[in-house]
Amino acid sequence: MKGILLVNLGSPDSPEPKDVKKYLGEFLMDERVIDIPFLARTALVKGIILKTRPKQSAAAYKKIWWDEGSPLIVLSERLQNKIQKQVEEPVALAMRYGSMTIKKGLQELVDKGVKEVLLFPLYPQFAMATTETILVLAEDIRKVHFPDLKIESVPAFYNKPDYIEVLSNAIENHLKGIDYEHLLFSYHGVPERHIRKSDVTKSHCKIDGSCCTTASKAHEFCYRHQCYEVTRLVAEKLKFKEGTYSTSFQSRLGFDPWLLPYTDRTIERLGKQGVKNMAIVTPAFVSDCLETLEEIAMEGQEIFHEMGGKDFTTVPCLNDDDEFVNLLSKWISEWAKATVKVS
Ligand SMILES: C=CC1=C(C)c2cc3[nH]c(cc4nc(cc5[nH]c(cc1n2)c(C)c5CCC(=O)O)C(CCC(=O)O)=C4C)c(C)c3C=C
Ligand SMILES: [Fe+2]
Ligand SMILES: [Fe+2]
Repeated sequence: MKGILLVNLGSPDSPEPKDVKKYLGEFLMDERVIDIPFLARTALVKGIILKTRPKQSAAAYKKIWWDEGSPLIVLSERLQNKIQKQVEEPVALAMRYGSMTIKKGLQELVDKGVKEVLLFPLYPQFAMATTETILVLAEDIRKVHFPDLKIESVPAFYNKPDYIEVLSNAIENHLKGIDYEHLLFSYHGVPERHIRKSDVTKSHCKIDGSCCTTASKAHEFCYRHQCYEVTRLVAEKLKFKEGTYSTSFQSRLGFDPWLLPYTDRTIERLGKQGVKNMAIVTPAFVSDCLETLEEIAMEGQEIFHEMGGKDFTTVPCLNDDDEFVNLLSKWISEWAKATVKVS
């Protein structure tokens, strides 16, 4: 029997500093998130970041926490439940960090008699800190705990025409009747070093003005290219005029150079330039979460208002949007019907 494991990032068990600290400790000690040698990472994470960040992050989580729990988890569960209604195979949900582990998710499927799993990272773009870390951990767990299980994974779907159509429709529907001068596509940032590390050609990604628009094998794993491509394809589909939209990167942490331009600076600049009404969409996130509900919808809006801006509209993530559910269910059903091809 076949089964599906959807995997998202994860959240702390509660917005209390002790749970946030535990969650951040696991997240930031991942060598694909803070990619420096173990001893240096331990000193940075345990000796510096975990001394102050949990309190700060807990305060932010408290502002967005729902009665049912973390928005990211609740929205991922709604997505799972809606997909389960459309596909015959069992659909489980796991998180890369936190209590809903990948091991538990695989165990749940195995207990139902599943022998072949479709591992579905809920990220439209590939990144070492998201997709890759899920694939590597799932394989490690498989080898140790489920050696007979077959696992195949869904690659980044950033440029699939049907995904671009669903995303474009969601943006268009949400912004219908709203007067905005500029639409900002804000993606989660990563350190520039991550882009170079994921470059399979070892020479293409220069993070300059041209590498991401020059065809290359590197793009299969280039987060920056994939983000710019989503913006380009949506803009093409919705016939946006040049200059009315742009791309930026949010949520930087630490002192390394991260992908530019930064979202907060871009919002600031738009406000200073006299833009009064702006909208923002966050296509690196499938589910609304701390980074969209607090950093963008609250902090971003505050920056815009401070710079003289007026209306700040945030487009929700795809979450459990019906068209998105139909699309993921279609992909899953196609995989389930296909003859066995396992990685
Ligand atoms: C070195 C640090 C980080 C990298 C690299 C990184 C990449 C990355 N993250 C997401 C998605 C999410 N990140 C979220 C929260 C979050 N991210 C970092 C750090 C890095 N992320 C931190 C420290 C936090 C915690 C919150 C905070 O203290 O600011 C979330 C939200 C989780 C939630 O519970 O709501 C998401 C989602 C992507 C897509 C990505 C690389 C492409
Ligand atoms: Fe993050
Ligand atoms: Fe590039």
